[in-house]
Amino acid sequence: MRYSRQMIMPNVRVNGQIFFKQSKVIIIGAGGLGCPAALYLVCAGIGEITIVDYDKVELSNLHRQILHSEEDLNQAKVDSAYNKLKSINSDVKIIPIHLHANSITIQQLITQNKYDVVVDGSDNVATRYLLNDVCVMNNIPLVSGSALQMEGQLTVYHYKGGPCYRCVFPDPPPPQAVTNCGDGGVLGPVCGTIGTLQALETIKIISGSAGVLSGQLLLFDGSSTTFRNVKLRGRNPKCAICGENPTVTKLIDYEQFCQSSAHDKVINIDILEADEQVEAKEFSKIVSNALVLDVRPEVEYQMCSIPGTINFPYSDIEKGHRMEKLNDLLNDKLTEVEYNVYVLCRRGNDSQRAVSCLKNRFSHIPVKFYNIKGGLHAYSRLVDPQFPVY
Ligand SMILES: Nc1ncnc2c1ncn2[C@@H]1O[C@H](COP(=O)(O)OP(=O)(O)OP(=O)(O)O)[C@@H](O)[C@H]1O
Ligand SMILES: [Zn+2]
Repeated sequence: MRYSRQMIMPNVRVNGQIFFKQSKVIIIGAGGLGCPAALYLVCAGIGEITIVDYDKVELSNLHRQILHSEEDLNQAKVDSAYNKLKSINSDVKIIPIHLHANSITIQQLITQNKYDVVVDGSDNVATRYLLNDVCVMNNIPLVSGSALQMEGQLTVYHYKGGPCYRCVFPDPPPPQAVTNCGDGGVLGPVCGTIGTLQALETIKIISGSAGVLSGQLLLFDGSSTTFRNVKLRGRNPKCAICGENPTVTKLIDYEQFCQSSAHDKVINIDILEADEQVEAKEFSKIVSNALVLDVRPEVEYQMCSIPGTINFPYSDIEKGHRMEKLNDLLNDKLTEVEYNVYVLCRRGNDSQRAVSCLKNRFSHIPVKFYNIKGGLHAYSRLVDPQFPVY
């Protein structure tokens, strides 16, 4: 009864459904892509689904990570996903694993279990290379997806002689060229579209259907609702992992290889002297009378800001744009004695960079720039819990 509407299809039939039940799929990431992918695979009656994620549910996840709800905040994503999925289909064996997939942990998982498909629902380049390499080494197809802002991409790597991720992208992109959802934003239905299509490709692979998206890249543009398929280069005989003479013969340190971390958490920088920094608590005592530059992008300033602060985005400061305006602003406020300017951002990284730029640029006037340590996140944590963080 449960599967009747898909079983009567010529693409599935009774045999196909039995294949589903006998299959094992592993999904890395229970986020924007992993949630819809897992949901449809569980509904379809895949026998065993392992979900791996190291993170906890945050409020800023809920607009797109559709397995998690308000009551799951701060819970491990895999536990939240498990509970929802189990309530939808208790016949599927769902294995939640609260773990960061790295060269050691993924190798153990993959060698101990015979997965038919790996679904990449992660959000960072290091994990993409890791999953690619482990899939090639263990001969498992990799269903790969990504989504950012209004756009998404989808393809299947290492499937029936098709190219792997390294065939197409032999070298990782420069770390500064990669934008994550936390900085670039993403629309929920765009993730939903790609995650759902990842489930579809997985089902097609398992049922042995023709038309698996191998050797092609699907480009989805949500702003015009258009899909485009581009042909990818075929398998590269010189590929470092799936080529004729592979140079990568065991899993490596992918964070080092990509020069970026295998998660999208922001790493705090520390580039200023101690006397150029002000703690959030101290700042709260002077904020009402101080000149405060909030260097976040305009849209973020519009979402929430401390009254009386002035928005002057770091992107302008970095490029030296609108400096006359800043000069006027500083001159207006300047008195005979040295004047203090407090620089604020979301987490305290861009504000440090801004202080660094500004003190060089305005070294000719009696002004001293201070960084607010930990930015608005620290302000919300230590001073005003009502101040929204995102
Ligand atoms: N190596 C990894 N091992 C396990 N889980 C991973 C790994 N890399 C990424 N993930 C998980 O993949 C998911 C990706 O989800 P998504 O792209 O929606 O972003 P997010 O990290 O939840 O949110 P945001 O970017 O808004 O902070 C996250 O839940 C993340 O924890
Ligand atoms: Zn390859």
